[in-house]
Amino acid sequence: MSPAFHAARRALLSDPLTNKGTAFIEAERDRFGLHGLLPPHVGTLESQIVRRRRVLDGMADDFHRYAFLRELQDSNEILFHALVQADLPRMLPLVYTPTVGAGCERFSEIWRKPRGLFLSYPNRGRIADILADPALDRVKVIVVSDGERILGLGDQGAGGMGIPIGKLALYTACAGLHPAEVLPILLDVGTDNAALRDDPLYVGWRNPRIRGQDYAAFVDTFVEAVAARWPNVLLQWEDFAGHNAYDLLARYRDRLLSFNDDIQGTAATAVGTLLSAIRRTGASLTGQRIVLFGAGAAGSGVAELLVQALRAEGLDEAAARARIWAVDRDGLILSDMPKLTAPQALLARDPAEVADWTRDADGGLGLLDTVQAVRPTVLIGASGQAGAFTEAVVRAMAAGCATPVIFPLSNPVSRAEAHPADVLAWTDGRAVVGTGSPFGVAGVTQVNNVYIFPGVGLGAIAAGATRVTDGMFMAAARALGAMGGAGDTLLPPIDALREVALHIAVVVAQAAVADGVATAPADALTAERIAALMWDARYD
Ligand SMILES: O=C([O-])CC(=O)C(=O)O
Ligand SMILES: [Mg+2]
Repeated sequence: MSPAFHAARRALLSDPLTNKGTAFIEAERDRFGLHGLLPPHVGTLESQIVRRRRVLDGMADDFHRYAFLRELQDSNEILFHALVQADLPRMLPLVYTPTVGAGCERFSEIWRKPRGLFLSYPNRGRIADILADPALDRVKVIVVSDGERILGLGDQGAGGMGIPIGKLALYTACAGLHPAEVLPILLDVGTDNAALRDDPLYVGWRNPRIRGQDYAAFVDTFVEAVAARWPNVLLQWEDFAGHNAYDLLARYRDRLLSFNDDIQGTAATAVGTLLSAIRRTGASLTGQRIVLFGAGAAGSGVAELLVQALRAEGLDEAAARARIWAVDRDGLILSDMPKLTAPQALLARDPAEVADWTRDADGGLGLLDTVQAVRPTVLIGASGQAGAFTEAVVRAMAAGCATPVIFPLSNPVSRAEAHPADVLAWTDGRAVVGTGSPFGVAGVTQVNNVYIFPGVGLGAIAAGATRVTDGMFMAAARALGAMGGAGDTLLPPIDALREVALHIAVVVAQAAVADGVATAPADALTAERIAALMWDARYD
């Protein structure tokens, strides 16, 4: 064997996209010279899954399972995806929410091998060079974060990379994107989390966050480099803090194929699930009184899609907005409050409306006051405030309506506005409950944007869409709501996520055609043709 041949056989085993471990068959071992490097047993993908499951079963906690699975992904990507795809209900909570939260908080502890790209502020002059890597020629979907609002966990700096990695694992598991077609990116502009900066193990750039003009210029450089390298790529913004989330979406959504998952994906999921709930109870959407707790990216996104859905039912804009009361840090959002963000200003209520409401001790109108005065039928939490749906709030709501719809959507489990079992207990089982994270409580629906983003991404790509329109998200929300769930749940089960993504991809692609942003021929947008694009984790 020549030195080059030796190097090539080792490269085959160390590249996670070509490594098959013990599943290299004899003929491959002969051809690639793998004898001696592998143990003599020839396994199969199935037997490898059994072996890995046994290790997972023996581990002490989910964080270690997460770390084990990340190492597997970096050593044998086909096996990783086959393992995930074969048992989504068990694997999703390990590679994604809620365990990915700990994966981000402890990212520096478990960083081992390169995956995706860290674009740090000091490297801002090298972005185009970094993207030029030929290994990235096939990229179709990028998920990017700057780590500032990781789930409800706040600023995780470079550790936020766990989120793009996790989201893209689901693009493969649910939407069938090949692992070489997805690229996680972390824009490392520093962190304002002082504990991280002081941690000697922290792997990110130890600097306070770059803000203002410098931040905007950095992101501009990034987006221009992406658009030049992959003109048709789908760029998904994830877990940016509220103000940046809105500004970046507004700035780039008309320049390339791009959406913000926390604003638009969460909105479509919440609205779709609400439509499913309403269909079940026979109520009308226009008859709902909706209190939204948390008016950041996710909360305002939900509000705006609700307004669209209400308008589609015949309400004018003012009447649609009148169905929604938004409560944030400073209480019910009123139009005379100082420093409202643009999305909050759209949700502000007239102070005259609350003149005779009962106020709490400090004179503000908190969530409980608002619930008592409004008597909502729907309560949605997107605040990151653990336990904000207190017993008093939930009981006040249940006193005012027969079937309260209560969605504590904040992630991970530690940031949920309420535990779903408590909500059921405080409402004598009358509530229809949906949570962002999985809790394993019977009858509770997991209302997570994993029901939407893989299908939206697949549909946009299949359609050759040039933009992601509001119509595509509304179509996704309606399709999700129409699917319904089994038993008491409002959405299809997690093990149906691949079918969900395909179904949503078809309606999203059709909406792209209807909105004039598709470039693919319409006959390429059937379920059969789109299903044929989906990759299955198997060895060649
Ligand atoms: O990641 C999740 O589970 C849902 C989401 O986008 C978020 O909470 O930011
Ligand atoms: Mg998110």
